[in-house]
Amino acid sequence: MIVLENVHKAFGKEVAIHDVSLHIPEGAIYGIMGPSGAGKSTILRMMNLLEKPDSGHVIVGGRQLTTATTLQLNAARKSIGMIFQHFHLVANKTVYDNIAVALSLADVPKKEHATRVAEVLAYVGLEAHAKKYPAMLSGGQKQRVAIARALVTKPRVLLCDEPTSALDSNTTSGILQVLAQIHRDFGMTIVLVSHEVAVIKSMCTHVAILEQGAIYKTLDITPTGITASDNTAESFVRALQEDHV
Ligand SMILES: Nc1ncnc2c1ncn2[C@@H]1O[C@H](COP(=O)(O)OP(=O)(O)OP(=O)(O)O)[C@@H](O)[C@H]1O
Repeated sequence: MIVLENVHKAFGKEVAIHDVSLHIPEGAIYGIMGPSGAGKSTILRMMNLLEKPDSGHVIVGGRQLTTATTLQLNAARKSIGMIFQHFHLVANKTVYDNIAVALSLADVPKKEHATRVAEVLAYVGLEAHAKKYPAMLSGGQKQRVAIARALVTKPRVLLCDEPTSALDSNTTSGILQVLAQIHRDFGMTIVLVSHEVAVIKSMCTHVAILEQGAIYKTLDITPTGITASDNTAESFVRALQEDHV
């Protein structure tokens, strides 16, 4: 479903991603974890080419993104939603307009917007908040709006960059429940970047652990909750394995 082939990325002299290959099966909830600066966000952002690799290939749903024209890339991106740690909502637009922008970008006719926005807002439990501005919402509500915006174009893939890192633990579990529900209802492939072992273990079917821009290890996992004892790649492996031997 999502294939990275020998992707490489440097920022100036610093190599952020070193020859990474990864295969994410259709319908997986695939975790990406590892220490700060390991390259998690960069890898995720390559999956919709927000970050273009210097070399290697990115293939999503059979579409080769790295050699795509701008038109082809825009078409491919309609099937790839993304949410972020800090939500990335537009402050001076209402909740309705924040979501409708995604429909405009995907060339969905305006006459369909009201119904489509109402549907996704109801799905995330915010139907009463369409006319509010982001500043009037809690962190969890903002992330629900961002999820609604990502869902409104009916993507096949949802990329999640630390979606709960700015939230308290109660709100985190609400957002994780929404993501799990999306996975159940739509069979979407979800890629979830997190540095929290508990989040990865409660959500993911597979995990790749990164260290210094390379894949340290990939594991298939069955989620239950434990925590890592320190912030090294090996500690994540231990934490994940301890509970599953
Ligand atoms: N736009 C950029 N310009 C320069 N360097 C960058 C840029 N984006 C990322 N990097 C560097 O690439 C490396 C990987 O960064 P990345 O954000 O992918 O790591 P991460 O694992 O997501 O880290 P964190 O958990 O702290 O968010 C880091 O050394 C970072 O400083």
